[in-house]
Amino acid sequence: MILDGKKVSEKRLEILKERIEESGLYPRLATVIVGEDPGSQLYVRMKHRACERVGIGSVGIELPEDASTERVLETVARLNRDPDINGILVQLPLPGQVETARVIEAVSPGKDVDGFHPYSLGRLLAGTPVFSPCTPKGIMTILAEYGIETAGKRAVVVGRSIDVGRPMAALLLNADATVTICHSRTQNLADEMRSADILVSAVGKARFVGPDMVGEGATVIDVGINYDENGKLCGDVDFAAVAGKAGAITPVPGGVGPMTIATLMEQTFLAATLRACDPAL
Ligand SMILES: Nc1nc(=O)c2c([nH]1)NC[C@@H]1CN(c3ccc(C(=O)N[C@@H](CCC(=O)O)C(=O)O)cc3)C=[N+]21
Repeated sequence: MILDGKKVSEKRLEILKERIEESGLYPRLATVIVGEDPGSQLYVRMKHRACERVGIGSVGIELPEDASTERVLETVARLNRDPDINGILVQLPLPGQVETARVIEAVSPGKDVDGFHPYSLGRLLAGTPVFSPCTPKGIMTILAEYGIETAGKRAVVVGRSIDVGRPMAALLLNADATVTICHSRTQNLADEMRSADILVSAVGKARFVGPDMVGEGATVIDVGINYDENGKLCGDVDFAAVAGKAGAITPVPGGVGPMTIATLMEQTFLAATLRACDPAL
């Protein structure tokens, strides 16, 4: 079975659009992009387009490639104070001279729709999340939409990043899976991966996951965004070789990516809803 993230995201965006209309709220998202990386610009454009589709206002702020940490911090501080802005997304990665951790920590936790602030991550680990990182949250949504059980299942997450691997493990743990995190220093990686009922690959290497790493009937979630030797977008998973063995699998494109954006929209609406209750946010 192919887990169609594009289809699920479209459905979720339609439902969200109605909920926003009914709420009478006009949520607003600010995006901050530093420099002119074409990939980052594409993703930010996709986010603005999704906003427009569901009735969320969006403001795009573009800073030059050589912007200092202080300049980015000032921009975030201004957006924190702006009562018309509910969500702030600082597009990652930032150029090398910008201290990413300081920027992430500067975002007001009430506007942290990306879920990258240590406050958000701490709440997630404590089992009381408000905003969670959008990619792993979107993956939980796609599992739920297809009725894939997590409770008591063996989940193996490959990758330990702040934006995907670690929060993915926390979300799966909160959903009662038995969770293993693998990374570049893991021994017997293929054995670990083959033992998974749910395998999440966030490695960043094209066709890294072959059939020797996938158990019969496993659910395979491909978070990779790679380009092959022909410049074609592809995931971490060798889809053609693995699809027959997997019980369910996400494609790239059309799998996890669209779910990331749909989740960002849902969390921006959540931020607006929470602020409607507590204007201090
Ligand atoms: N602060 C921050 N928040 C993010 O959420 C964030 C970020 N920084 N930096 C970069 C990553 C990457 N990301 C993607 C979103 C959608 C697709 C997506 O929809 N991809 C399409 C394909 C698009 C294409 O054609 O390239 C798909 O998979 O079907 C991919 C990647 C969000 N990110």
